[in-house]
This record gives sequence, C-alpha cells and structure tokens, in this order.
Amino acid sequence: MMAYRRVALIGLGLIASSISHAIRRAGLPVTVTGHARTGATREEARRLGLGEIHDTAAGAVRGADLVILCVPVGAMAGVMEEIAPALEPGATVSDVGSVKGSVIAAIRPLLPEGVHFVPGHPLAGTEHSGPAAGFAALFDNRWCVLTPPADTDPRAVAALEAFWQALGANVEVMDAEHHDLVLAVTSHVPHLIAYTMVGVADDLSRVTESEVIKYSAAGFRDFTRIAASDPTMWRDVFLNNKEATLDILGRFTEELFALQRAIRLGDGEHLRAYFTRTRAIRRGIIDAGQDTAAPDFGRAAQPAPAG
Ligand SMILES: NC(=O)c1ccc[n+]([C@@H]2O[C@H](COP(=O)([O-])OP(=O)(O)OC[C@H]3O[C@@H](n4cnc5c(N)ncnc54)[C@H](O)[C@@H]3O)[C@@H](O)[C@H]2O)c1
Ligand SMILES: O=C(O)C(=O)C[C@]1(C(=O)O)C=C[C@@H](O)C=C1
Repeated sequence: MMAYRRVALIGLGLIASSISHAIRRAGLPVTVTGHARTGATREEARRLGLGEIHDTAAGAVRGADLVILCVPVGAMAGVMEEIAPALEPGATVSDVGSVKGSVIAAIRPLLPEGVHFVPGHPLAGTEHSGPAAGFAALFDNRWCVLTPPADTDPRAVAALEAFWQALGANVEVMDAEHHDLVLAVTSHVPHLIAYTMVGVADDLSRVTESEVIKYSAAGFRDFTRIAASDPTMWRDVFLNNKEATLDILGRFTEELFALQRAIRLGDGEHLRAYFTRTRAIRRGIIDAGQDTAAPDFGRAAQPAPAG
C-alpha cells in the first residue's frame, strides 16, 4: 500500500512533470500538488494537468506527506528555507538532484524536527527541460538511487523506495559520497566532455563554414544531444560536485595524454589494446541488460525552461 496520500512537487520541470505523469499512469491514490516560480510555468503545469498547482511553495507542501524538491541543485537550500515552516510533522522531504553530498549538507540544517529526509536521484533524463518535456515512461527500468544519511528512519526509506518502484524505477540505496563519485564517472564528466567537444566543433565551424554541422556523424550528433542539456542544471552540477569531478577529470586527462602520445609515436598496439578493453565494457553493459536509453530522444526541441 502506498504510504503517501498527498505528494508535493516543487519546481515543475522535466523531472517533476514526469513524476506527475508516472503517478497518474500507475493509478496511485495520491493527490499531486505543485509549485513553480513563475506564473507562466504554473499556467503551463495547470494546462498539462500536472496536479493542484499553488502560487506559493508553502501552499503546495501544506498537508503533503511527501515533498520532492525538483529544482536545480544550487536552488535546493532556498526552496527548503521557504517550505520549512509549512512542512507537516512526520512528512518526508526528498529531492531528485544530480548531486547528493552538497544537497544533503544544504538541506539537513534546515529540516524541522520530526520531518524525515531521504535524498534521491533518478538516473533518467533527457536534454529537454520544462513541464512540457515530461513523460510517464521516463523512469521505466531506470535506477533511482536513494542516499539516506545513516540516522534516517528505515520506514521512511522503505516508503520512498516503494513509491519509486511504483513509478517504474529500480531502487538502489548508497552512500552520498559514493553516489557523487560514481555519477562523476558515468554522467558528469561525460557531459563536460560533450560540452567541450561541441564547443571545439563550433569554434572550428567558423573556419569551415558550418561543415561541421552539415556533415556531423552519428558520434558527434550524440555529443550535440548531450551538450543541449540545461545550462543552469549543469552549472550547478559541476559547482556542487567539484571534488569528484576534478578527480575523474584528472584521470581522464592522463589517459587522453597517453592516447595522444600513442598517436604521435604511431603506437598502434597501445591504441588497439585500449579500444579492445573499452569495447568489452560496452558489451558488458549490453549483456547486463542495462542499455536502457530513455525513450523518444527524437522528440522536437523544447523551449528553454520557463519557470
Ligand atoms: N534533466 C535530467 O536529465 C535530470 C535527471 C535526473 C535528475 N535531474 C535533477 O533534477 C532537478 C530538476 O531538473 P529538470 O531536468 O527537471 O530541470 P528543469 O529545468 O526542467 O526544471 C527545473 C525547475 O526548477 C525551477 N527553478 C529553477 N531555479 C529555481 C529557484 N531558484 N527556485 C525555484 N525554482 C527554480 C525552474 O523554473 C524549473 O521549473 C535538478 O536538480 C537536476 O539535477 C535532472
Ligand atoms: O540522457 C540524458 O539526457 C542524460 O544525460 C540523463 C542523465 C545521465 O547522465 O544519464 C543526466 C543527468 C541526471 O542526473 C541523470 C541522467
């Protein structure tokens, strides 16, 4: 049985909208409430039928037994300050931020007595933003990582786990620091590399008169999709996962220099051995059934986030 009867979503973008759609698809007996900063986003959310939309964050969380913060990582603390006085004793606050350590450090001191805090991160998304970008199947067969601090009530963790499973996700519980290191490898640094590669191509296209875009091959197109992701969200990811990102980036640069040297020296053995190793990793992902790209990446480009 679902532990929640009233779920509040704060920040009505891609993730909040997808949660609302997935709740409806699952037929959960819960009332969804929501709040967005701007009137235009609130209007859009109403039009999309995302739930009972309130003009204030405090209004949206009043009476809610689950509150999910769905704003950029750098905006979490400000939102928490705003809602703290309106939270119900016994309610659970969670979030969907892409970084966990800094969000926990920012939110914990602001938590009222008797309110649970179970941080979360669904490992699912697209390059699109805003409420119209959301869709019910986003979390299907994707991981949702929960990073509860050690003293969290296990019943609050179990309830949130059941909630995400009802939305189609597989749940894993891990330490926040470990989460931030793993995500630096699997998501954050890859995004930075994509941003850089597309920037380099853009610089070059001024010389080649847009041929880079015209003749872009599949690999580069994948980079451009990733590099179209929301600038505010990704600025906040890097500013808030500084240590792990810099650690992985340092290792990346060392490997890149080794490959650069192999190319300069004509060391084909090094290149072949390296690419053979990485091919095996890709095959391992497929064999493990984890090549679950989010569906419908081809959808039309969304407008910039409105709220
Ligand atoms: N997009 C992804 O692929 C993805 C995947 C998993 C988790 N996340 C995380 O989910 C969260 C939301 O991402 P999204 O993709 O839904 O973003 P989005 O841009 O689609 O939506 C974010 C919403 O937060 C609002 N917002 C921004 N700054 C705010 C502030 N200072 N106060 C109040 N509201 C503010 C925006 O107006 C917008 O409505 C982020 O923390 C992100 O790291 C994103
Ligand atoms: O496919 C994409 O658009 C994404 O980048 C989604 C992605 C990821 O790296 O997998 C991006 C950031 C989130 O924190 C979680 C998921």
